[in-house]
Amino acid sequence: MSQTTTPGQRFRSAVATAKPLQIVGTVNAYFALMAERVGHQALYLSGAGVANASYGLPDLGMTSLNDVLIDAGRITSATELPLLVDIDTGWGGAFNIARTIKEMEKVGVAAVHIEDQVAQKRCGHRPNKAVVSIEEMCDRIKAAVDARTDESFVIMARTDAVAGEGIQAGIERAQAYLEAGADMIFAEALTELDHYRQFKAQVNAPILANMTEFGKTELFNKEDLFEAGADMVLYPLGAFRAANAAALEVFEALKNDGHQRSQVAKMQTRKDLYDFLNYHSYEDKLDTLFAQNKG
Ligand SMILES: C[C@](O)(C(=O)O)[C@H](CC(=O)O)C(=O)O
Ligand SMILES: [Mg+2]
Repeated sequence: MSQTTTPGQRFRSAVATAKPLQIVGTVNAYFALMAERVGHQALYLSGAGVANASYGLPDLGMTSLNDVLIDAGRITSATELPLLVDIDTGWGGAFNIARTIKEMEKVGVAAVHIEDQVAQKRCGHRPNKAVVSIEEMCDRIKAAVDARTDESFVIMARTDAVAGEGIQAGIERAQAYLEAGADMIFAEALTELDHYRQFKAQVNAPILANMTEFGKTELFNKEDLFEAGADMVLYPLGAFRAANAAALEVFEALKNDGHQRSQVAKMQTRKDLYDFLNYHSYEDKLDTLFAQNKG
């Protein structure tokens, strides 16, 4: 991949060429390496993932800029793939949002999504979400757009309004968010494929569909989503949820059986781990350095 392009340019060109672009959630740098090796073209750092995996907290707006920045920087250091980061509500007023954007740009993030929930946010697929006014969300977007120094950095506006206000209200919000300067739209927690069609017909920007498991949205396949108008399909926590279930089985087996032998067959082998990490090229380098020292 060309190093002369910016992360934002790589994200925008992936959105334009993949039909649709699958964006896979990677809760850590090693997950990112695996996703890259499989051939994915864009990665996601989930706000819920940071809260749950890195801090053992629920996704209720308890983490903040630096918590997410640390994980984002770890992923961008490990891979060239463009990274979309969940910045929740931006963590404050206009100055806080500006800082968020500048810091995200600095660690090599390609895109962020900022949402219209109140600061005491909830997961987008939980009941009783509350959203701020259109005007307040537009101010958030303007602050974000104004703060970016790289024009290609992507500001995606997420609307959580459909659940409480209905599909048409969500579409009108999306239109206003684009007017305020957003580049792309995250239509959260839609319940029917046809809703994506309605967004696409009335919203002139790339649309993201969130295929999070155990949520309000059916797990549509990417072809149907693309046909319905989704340009991006997000899988925020699938790998995390699967890894969690596997880890739990290991902990239980150790407790119940006193050994892990029943679990080994499904573990990633040391060989595969090293392969994803390029371990041997590092070891070879070390051997060369030592040989030089001796010689
Ligand atoms: C996409 C999301 O914002 C996230 O933080 O990953 C969550 C996902 C989830 O809780 O399943 C959301 O949809 O609110
Ligand atoms: Mg989130």
